[in-house]
Amino acid sequence: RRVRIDVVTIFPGYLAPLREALLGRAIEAGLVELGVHDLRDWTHDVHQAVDDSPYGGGPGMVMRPQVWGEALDAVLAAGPARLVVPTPAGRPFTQATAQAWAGEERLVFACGRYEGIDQRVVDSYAARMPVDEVSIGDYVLVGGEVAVMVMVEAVVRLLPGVLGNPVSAQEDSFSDGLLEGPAYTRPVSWRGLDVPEVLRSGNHAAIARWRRDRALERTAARRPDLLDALPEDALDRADRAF
Ligand SMILES: N#Cc1c(-c2ccc3ccn(Cc4ccc(CN5CCCC5)cc4)c3c2)n[nH]c1N
Repeated sequence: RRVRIDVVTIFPGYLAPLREALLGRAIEAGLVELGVHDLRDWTHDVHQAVDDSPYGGGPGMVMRPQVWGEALDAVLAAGPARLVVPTPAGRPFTQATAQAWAGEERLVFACGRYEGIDQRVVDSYAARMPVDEVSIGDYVLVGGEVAVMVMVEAVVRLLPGVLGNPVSAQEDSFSDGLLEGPAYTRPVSWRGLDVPEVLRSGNHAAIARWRRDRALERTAARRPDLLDALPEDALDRADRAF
């Protein structure tokens, strides 16, 4: 299956890293088509203005609807898509969101800057296609480009053929509801620190038990919210020690 991803931004160069490494190979393999478009290509004034002062006052500038309308009409002319608009005020982007979008044929990302995009852009497209206003986390960025990089990576890694070891896409730390535990490789001793004995014991039941214990311990310490969200039957008696 192939996915067509289009990104509209005033900083197209910001998205260049998407063509590196894993994603670059997915594009070369034809699993992903990526189009990055400069919003200013759809301005008509000599200053290429994309922003203006906010109605009702307030800090900063807001991105004008007309330019976005012409840009998105042009990009969306290629066929139906899901429109994704990163914003600090968006619904949380999660692994479940990435899984859902990995099944889409086309994703179009609108990268805002300044204080965001005139709301009528989202409202006008929401009338005729799925539009998701999403946030990648509870911290404030300067624009949507970094968020798009995060979301594109999270989605593309789920596409069949992109990852060398597809099993890990299912075994993401968020798939059994716990954070993954510590990982080790050679040498067995490094700067006076040794690999836990059990991992070299060959006792696969003990190894599985140890790994689950470490995952529970870490989740309880760092993400107690994930523990609370576990379904009732997810923790057995041995688990409850944490
Ligand atoms: N995803 C995601 C995001 C973003 C994000 C995404 C897209 C854009 C477009 C512009 N900005 C900058 C900005 C910054 C602050 C505000 C809030 N206002 C400031 C004064 C009154 C409220 C509005 C916009 C963006 C930020 N930030 N954090 C995330 N998780």
